[in-house]
Amino acid sequence: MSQLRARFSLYRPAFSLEIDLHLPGRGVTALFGPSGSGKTTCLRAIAGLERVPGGHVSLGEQVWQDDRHFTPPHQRALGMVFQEASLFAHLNARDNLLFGYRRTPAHERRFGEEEVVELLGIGGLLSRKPHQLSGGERQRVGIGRALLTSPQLLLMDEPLAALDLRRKQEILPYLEKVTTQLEIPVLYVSHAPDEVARLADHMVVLDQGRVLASGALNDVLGRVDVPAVFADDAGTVLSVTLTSHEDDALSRLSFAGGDIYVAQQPQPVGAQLRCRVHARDISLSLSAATDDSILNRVTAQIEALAPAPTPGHVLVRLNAGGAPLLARVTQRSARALNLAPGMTVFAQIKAVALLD
Ligand SMILES: Nc1ncnc2c1ncn2[C@@H]1O[C@H](COP(=O)(O)OP(=O)(O)OP(=O)(O)O)[C@@H](O)[C@H]1O
Repeated sequence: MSQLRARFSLYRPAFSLEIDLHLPGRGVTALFGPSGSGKTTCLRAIAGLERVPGGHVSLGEQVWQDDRHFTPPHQRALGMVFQEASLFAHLNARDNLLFGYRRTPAHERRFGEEEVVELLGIGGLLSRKPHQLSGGERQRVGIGRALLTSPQLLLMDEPLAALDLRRKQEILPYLEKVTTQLEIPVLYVSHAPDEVARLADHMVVLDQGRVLASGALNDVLGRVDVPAVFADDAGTVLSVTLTSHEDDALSRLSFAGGDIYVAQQPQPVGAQLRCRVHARDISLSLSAATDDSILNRVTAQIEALAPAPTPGHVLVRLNAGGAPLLARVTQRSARALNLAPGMTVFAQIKAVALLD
C-alpha cells in the first residue's frame, strides 16, 4: 500500500502553512477546514503546483519532491478534479475523456474507457459538447477524464461545491462508486461536514494553516478538543446493520452499542449502512426513563468532556459498545447530573441521518 507522505512549510505575507502528514494509501482522506485554512494550497503543493522548497512529498516509493529532486506536476501519477470541470469546450465528452488516456503509455493504463464510462454512468453523454451537459454531468466527465490518466492518487478540490443540493445528491453515489470500486486513494477537500461523513474513511482537520487532527474518520469526528471547526455539525458516524423491518413502518438498525429505530428504509435486512448522529441530537439521562416519547436510547460510558463551541454547552464523548458518540448538553445540565469520565449514562438519540 502506497502511503502518501507530505511534509512542507509555506510562507505568505498573511498566511503560513505547516504540513506534516502520513496518509493511508487507500480509501478517501478528507482534508477538512474552514475557508482560508489552507486546504487548496496544501493540495496544490502535493500536486507540485505550489513550490515548497525544502519539503518532502512522496507516494509509496515514488519521491515527488525532496532536498535534491522535484518532479514537475505533469509527471506525478495523480489526477485532479476541481470545483468546475474544466473540459475542453471544442471536444465532445468522449474526446475529453480520452485526452489523458491517449497520452498515457499503454503499459501504464490501469482503467479502460468502458469501465470508467460505466462506473460514472456517462454512456449516453459521450457525443455531447460540454455546453450541452449539466454541471453534474460535466463533473462526472471531468472525474472520468482524471481517472483515464491512470493516476495512483486522486486529488479532489471541493468537486461538489458548485452544484446545487439536487445535483450533489445525484453525483454522490458515483463518487462513492469511484472511491470504493477503484483501488485508488483519494484526497478530498471539503468544508461540508456531512459530505465528509458520507465519503471519508480518514480525516485531516486544518485550521489557519495548521493540522489540528489527523486520523480515522470517527476518531477525529469524536474528538472533543477540535469541534470548533465543526461548529453546530459536530457528531459521529455509526456503522449499523439493518436487522428488521417492523410492522409499524420502522426499521431497526443494530450496532454493538444497541438498536436504533428509524423510519422504514428501502434496503433489505442484513444491509450495512452508515448513519450520522449529531451531538446536538443526543441528550443524556442517568436513568433509563421510559415515560417519554424518545424511541432511541443506548447505554454508554462517558470518556471525555470539553467546552462546546456554542456558549453554555459542553461536548461529551461517549463509548457505546465501542462506537464513539458525541452529545452536546448545557453546562447547567452537566453540573446538575455531575457528568464525569467513567460514568455510565443513557444517551437519548433524537435524530439519525442515514448516509447511504
Ligand atoms: N496565490 C496566493 N497568493 C497569496 N495568498 C494566497 C494565494 N492563494 C491563497 N492565498 C491565501 O492563502 C490562504 C489559504 O488559502 P486556501 O485557498 O488554501 O484556503 P482553503 O482552505 O482552500 O479555502 P476555501 O475553502 O475558501 O477554498 C488564504 O488566506 C488565502 O487568502
